[in-house]
Amino acid sequence: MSETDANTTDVLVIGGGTGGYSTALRAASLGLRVVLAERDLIGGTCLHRGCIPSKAMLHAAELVDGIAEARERWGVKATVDSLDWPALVATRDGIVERNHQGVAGHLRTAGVRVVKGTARLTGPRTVHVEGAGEFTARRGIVLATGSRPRLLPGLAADGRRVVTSDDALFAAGLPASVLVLGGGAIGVEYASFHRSMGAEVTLVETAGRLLPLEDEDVGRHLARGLKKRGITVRTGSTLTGTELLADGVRATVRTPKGEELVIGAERLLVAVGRAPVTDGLDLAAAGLAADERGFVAPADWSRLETSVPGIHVVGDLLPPPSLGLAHASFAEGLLVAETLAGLPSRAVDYAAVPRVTYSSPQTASVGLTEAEARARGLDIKVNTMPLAATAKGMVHGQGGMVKVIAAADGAGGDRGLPWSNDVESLGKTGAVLGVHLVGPQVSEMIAESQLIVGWDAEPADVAQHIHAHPTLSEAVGETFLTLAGRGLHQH
Ligand SMILES: Cc1cc2nc3c(=O)[nH]c(=O)nc-3n(C[C@H](O)[C@H](O)[C@H](O)COP(=O)(O)OP(=O)(O)OC[C@H]3O[C@@H](n4cnc5c(N)ncnc54)[C@H](O)[C@@H]3O)c2cc1C
Ligand SMILES: NC(=O)c1ccc[n+]([C@@H]2O[C@H](COP(=O)([O-])OP(=O)(O)OC[C@H]3O[C@@H](n4cnc5c(N)ncnc54)[C@H](O)[C@@H]3O)[C@@H](O)[C@H]2O)c1
Repeated sequence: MSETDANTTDVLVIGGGTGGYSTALRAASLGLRVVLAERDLIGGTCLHRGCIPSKAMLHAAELVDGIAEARERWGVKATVDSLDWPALVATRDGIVERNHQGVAGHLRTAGVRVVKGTARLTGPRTVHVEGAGEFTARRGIVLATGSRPRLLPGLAADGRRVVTSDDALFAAGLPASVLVLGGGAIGVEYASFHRSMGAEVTLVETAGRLLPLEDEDVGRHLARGLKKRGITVRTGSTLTGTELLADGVRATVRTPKGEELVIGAERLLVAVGRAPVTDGLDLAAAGLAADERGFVAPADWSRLETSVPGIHVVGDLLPPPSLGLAHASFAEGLLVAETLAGLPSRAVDYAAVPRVTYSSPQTASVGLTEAEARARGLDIKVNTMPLAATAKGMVHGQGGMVKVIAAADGAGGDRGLPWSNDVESLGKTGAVLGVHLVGPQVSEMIAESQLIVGWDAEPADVAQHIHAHPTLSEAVGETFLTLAGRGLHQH
């Protein structure tokens, strides 16, 4: 095969994170020839710096919390002797590496050619990969270059006193005190982790509540749970100054009442969002441009295709309504691969993608928030049930809630998506529009609700299926029973 033939492919994917590798795997399974260019490690943010290492650490944190609960509630005379951070890191990194090898193996088996190097566009069908030369993609190019931590102007991360979520993974040890800036998923998860590991934690969020994109009740219940664990939560507050000290930071924070608080901490963790990565990609060479926030927006969401035919985009590079979540990027990868293979494809229904925060307590949601449903002028009914109202909720003793939003009987439920995929068009009325959970294990409990919302089920459809007793998910079942007019314990 000549050099030119070797470098001609059907699909060229730039970036080997969850968005890029899922596109590559599916495209290869559909018989397409695929080249995947990755400059760092296959698996990207989620596997190496995001979902997996953070959830491994949060699992360790849950074990520590369990020891405290055993002692305080259940008469088990157990204490934590000490924390061996290098041992935790070794277990965490072992899990990451096993997954890394697993993904690399899947790509090999599927016949995807992985090319190591930084890729840049040179035209609408051509890409140059540093060290590997020029490639031509007959069917299409997929941009999957992801995102990186966003920093605040004038506040550089030094990896020791001011850190991002990346640095926090590779720090030499655990701090005794942390000031976490940003009450999104990263801020909340890292605040929760450090508190479990014994640190003094302050969580500062500019918006009026934690997880401001989630339902108001989620933010409220989450803040209550975190405060109960000794985390100082300051919403509606702004960082107004930072002084670097030899062994930490001294920050000034303005509260909603206008007070200026001085907060000292060994570490300031900046978790104010992530920025899309397009530098060096030379979008202009293919006739493309990033939007004002740096995202690459598709011209056609149902194919995730940009204004240049054949150039598609997946993952964190996409603007909202994409979600900046690994599992959303899997769905996008499947969609783009199938589109490139000429299969009929259906737009990702982002409203039906679950959103989970793995803190203690956890949060898990799917579908519209109550405010979003009302803003769309929908006629809705809402039912909320505390987890503590169930026996299993009492056993866990962590509070929490189930909140369900359904279109009122006879009302359609257009979820307001940029394509026609709404409840009305599917002929359903009274459908469930949103489910919001806070409490222990809700990351696992959300799975049934994503099917309920995704399949446009009505409360009565759900109510006929009885949940196991005693379980936490029983609270979900009971909430639907009540909405269907058949409440058992809830009146
Ligand atoms: C701390 C943290 C925790 C998270 N937890 C979760 C979670 O629990 N669940 C969840 O769903 N999501 C979670 N996320 C979000 C999730 O990690 C991202 O949504 C996901 O990784 C996005 O995948 P991607 O493929 O778009 O980009 P990335 O994973 O960022 O991959 C992009 C890849 O492209 C490569 N690249 C960039 N430019 C070039 C170039 N020019 N040439 C070649 N290669 C290039 C990069 O090296 C990188 O490997 C978390 C994120 C963080 C930071
Ligand atoms: N469990 C999960 O699924 C999970 C976990 C971690 C990260 N992620 C994803 O990673 C991405 C990044 O997460 P993130 O939490 O960094 O971003 P985010 O955008 O979700 O949250 C950032 C938060 O910081 C706040 N903020 C902004 N500027 C601030 C300032 N100067 N002071 C105080 N607060 C400020 C914002 O109001 C917002 O609430 C998101 O897409 C998120 O969904 C997901």
